[in-house]
Amino acid sequence: YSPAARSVAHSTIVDRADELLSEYDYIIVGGGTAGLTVADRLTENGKHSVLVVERGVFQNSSSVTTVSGGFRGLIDPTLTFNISSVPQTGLNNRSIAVIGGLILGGSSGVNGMQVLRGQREDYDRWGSYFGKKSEWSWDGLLPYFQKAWNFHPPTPELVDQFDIKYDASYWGSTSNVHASFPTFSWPVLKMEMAAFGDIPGVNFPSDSGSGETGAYWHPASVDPAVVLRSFARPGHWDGIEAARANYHTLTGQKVLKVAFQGKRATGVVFVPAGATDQSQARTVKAKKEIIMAAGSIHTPQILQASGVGPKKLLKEAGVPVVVDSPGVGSNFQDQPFTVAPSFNFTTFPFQPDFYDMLMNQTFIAEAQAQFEANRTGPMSIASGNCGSWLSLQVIAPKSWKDIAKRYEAQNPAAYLPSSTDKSVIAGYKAQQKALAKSMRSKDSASYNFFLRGGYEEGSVVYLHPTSRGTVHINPADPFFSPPEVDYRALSNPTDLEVLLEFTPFTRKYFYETRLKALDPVELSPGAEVTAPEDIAAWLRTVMIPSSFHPIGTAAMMPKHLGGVVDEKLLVYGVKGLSVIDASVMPDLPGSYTQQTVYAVAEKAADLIKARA
Ligand SMILES: Cc1cc2nc3c(=O)[nH]c(=O)nc-3n(C[C@H](O)[C@H](O)[C@H](O)COP(=O)(O)OP(=O)(O)OC[C@H]3O[C@@H](n4cnc5c(N)ncnc54)[C@H](O)[C@@H]3O)c2cc1C
Repeated sequence: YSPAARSVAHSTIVDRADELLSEYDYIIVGGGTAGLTVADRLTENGKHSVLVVERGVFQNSSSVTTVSGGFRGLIDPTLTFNISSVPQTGLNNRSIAVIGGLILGGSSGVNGMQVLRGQREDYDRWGSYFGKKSEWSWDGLLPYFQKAWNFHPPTPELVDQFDIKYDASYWGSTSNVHASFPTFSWPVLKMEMAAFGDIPGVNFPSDSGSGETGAYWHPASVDPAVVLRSFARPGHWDGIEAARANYHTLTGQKVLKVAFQGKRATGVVFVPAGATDQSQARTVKAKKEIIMAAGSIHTPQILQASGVGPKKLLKEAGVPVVVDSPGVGSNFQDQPFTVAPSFNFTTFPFQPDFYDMLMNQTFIAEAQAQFEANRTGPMSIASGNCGSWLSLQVIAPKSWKDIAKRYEAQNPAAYLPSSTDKSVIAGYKAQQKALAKSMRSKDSASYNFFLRGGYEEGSVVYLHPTSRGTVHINPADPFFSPPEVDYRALSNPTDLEVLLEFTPFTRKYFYETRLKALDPVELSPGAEVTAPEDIAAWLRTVMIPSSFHPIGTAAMMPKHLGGVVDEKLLVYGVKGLSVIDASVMPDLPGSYTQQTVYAVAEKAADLIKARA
């Protein structure tokens, strides 16, 4: 066995911009998760020429490929962009690191590799904004989840040891993007998972992909043949781009804007990634469509810098307005993290555990030797494979009704920025109605506890925040200054109401289930912190408003609801321009985002081909 035996041929990367064709059928802005998926699908029949322009470069270092622990990319600053958010008034004025992948393969090359999809209701909700006939629904997306992911079941030993349930019918077997399980897991996880079942209302669905709430095991984006990260580049580009004469990739080049003739997008203007002015700017043309896939932080920046965005902002920045599109860069959402207490088990009869992999040098050496010998063992674990995705009803049995009622009764404009356009407010009103319904549903997850398998635990994610942020060009320098990212964390008071339920619920999980036998002791904020105002004060100090799952900044919603793209993912008000990345999600799925990004991209490719 040799991982190097797998070809990562990249000979047709166009190294110099002057080797480009003067025109392509399609130009894809951003060679990330969605961009490379769509580029693969658009070039496979040989009929269309495609250029991908990616700001990062081809990167195949072990920081990208290593599975063990997940998140290796975060320790290598050359693989990511790292922008400081606007100071967050709801979080004691802290600025937050906004991080995403900046390599060929995008965030799929640096993420935590957890593979999860949302609940059925999430995808039905997206369609509901367009009415009953929308193709955007759980049923409409399921075939694309199946197309996007090649599922490999856990080993029988793992299934037996941990009571893992799975149902391969929710998955496919043809994609080059793989979802698989480690060959080993931490013994305490069996008890921690069973403990969720001690809480009234928690189910164990038949599969992580069944679109239900509950506690379950899920795969990671790991190619089991080599036990390396499986991501958009090996899945949709390695050996594919090089073999197709109609497929070009330009790396290390940053797209500044989309070029227009009237209202028609005709090309893109780009510069070398490190440029600080436009002296080296070049334009390449597209006959059919410019496809935006620069991610939820940069897609709105590029659209605004091109003249597609809120008129007032564009004028302030001196950008000529092509179309006044108030929704571009509004509706920004991510999933807050560090939102519940953490605990230490003081009786811990399990060995080994997650912390051995971090701190026990003998254990690490053995794990390394085992992995080198046959690619098995603890080093086949990415950042985690199980946890719970629970509804507000389960978390807050006494108050969920009142929380939903108060949220639904809000004036939709009350907690949005004062400059928000009326169409965006109307869109938020529609979301408010739909999200209040989700708050009342047993089948929609609000709370996620992801387990690591150690003597300390406490990783909780808030899946459906109600606050909405913004991503705007810097009016002083739209092209070369990073976008201004404002999470507006906790700006909607419902978020704090929901989060105040997370602490008592998490305490219940540790103290009122079988986990009590492990003598848990609360580490942070500490068992003595019980008054809501004290918990709120603690949240404002520790909460991170992001789990690296930004979405919503070019939302697929009707135009009168502040939408940026229609159901075909075409940008309103112009011709020949679409968006296919995470920014089109109108609101968050009750899960992490990568699985959905790939499925949406597969659907996008079909939509684009259908209008070719
Ligand atoms: C650290 C981290 C951990 C995560 N962990 C998980 C996880 O465990 N599970 C999960 O489901 N999800 C996870 N996610 C989220 C998931 O990876 C993303 O939602 C998904 O990959 C986003 O895909 P995308 O296509 O929208 O954007 P990306 O994949 O980020 O692609 C955007 C691409 O555009 C390029 N680009 C940007 N600006 C320009 C420009 N001006 N010109 C040209 N190119 C440009 C970027 O370099 C990038 O390659 C994580 C994300 C991160 C960053």
